[in-house]
Amino acid sequence: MHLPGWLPLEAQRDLVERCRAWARGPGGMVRHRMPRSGLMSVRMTALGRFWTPYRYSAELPDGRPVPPFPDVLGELARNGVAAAYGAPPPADAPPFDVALVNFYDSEAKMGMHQDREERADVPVVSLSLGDSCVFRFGNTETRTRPYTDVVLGSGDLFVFGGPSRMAYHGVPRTLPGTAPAGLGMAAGRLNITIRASGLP
Ligand SMILES: O=C(O)CCC(=O)C(=O)O
Ligand SMILES: [Fe+2]
Repeated sequence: MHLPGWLPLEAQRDLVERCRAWARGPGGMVRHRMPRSGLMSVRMTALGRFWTPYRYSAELPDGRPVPPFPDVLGELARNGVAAAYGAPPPADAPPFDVALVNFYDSEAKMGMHQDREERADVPVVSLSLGDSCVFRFGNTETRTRPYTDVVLGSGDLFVFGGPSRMAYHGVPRTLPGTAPAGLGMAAGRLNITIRASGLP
């Protein structure tokens, strides 16, 4: 489900500020090394649990604890699922407890992948800020066609759950210079994905 402009500009601005604070945290903004494809072009920081290809851990690589998952993101995610699917996840579903904050400069992209490190069948909630991007949403079987390219702009909500939860997806490119005026982001794209890890 794609809800363009779901977040008002004021809320977008607030999230950009929060992302800056999270990026300055102990985990930093990291370019992960992928087993086959080398260094990722996207920089990311994690909240709740640290993500490296391809697992979650409770500690940062240096042994320090991962910054906590902020309540504000859990609330946004439940509201996002409600907006997309008509109701928030059931009360007994595993809670949202992990967020990955991705930063794309004008060259960055993300290859086709599944979000499959979670142990819970809860939708993934994605929020975009800053420059728009081409988001490629595919099928659950292969990283190739059929897929649909959608432009995700600042403030857009994208939720994938149910039969789409394991769909391959990626970001072939960003569209530099498309961020709204007054957002407080000079360049680049931020994406926050909020997930329920289902881990103890
Ligand atoms: O940047 C996006 O829109 C997608 C990010 C993503 O797929 C991920 O973090 O797993
Ligand atoms: Fe993903």
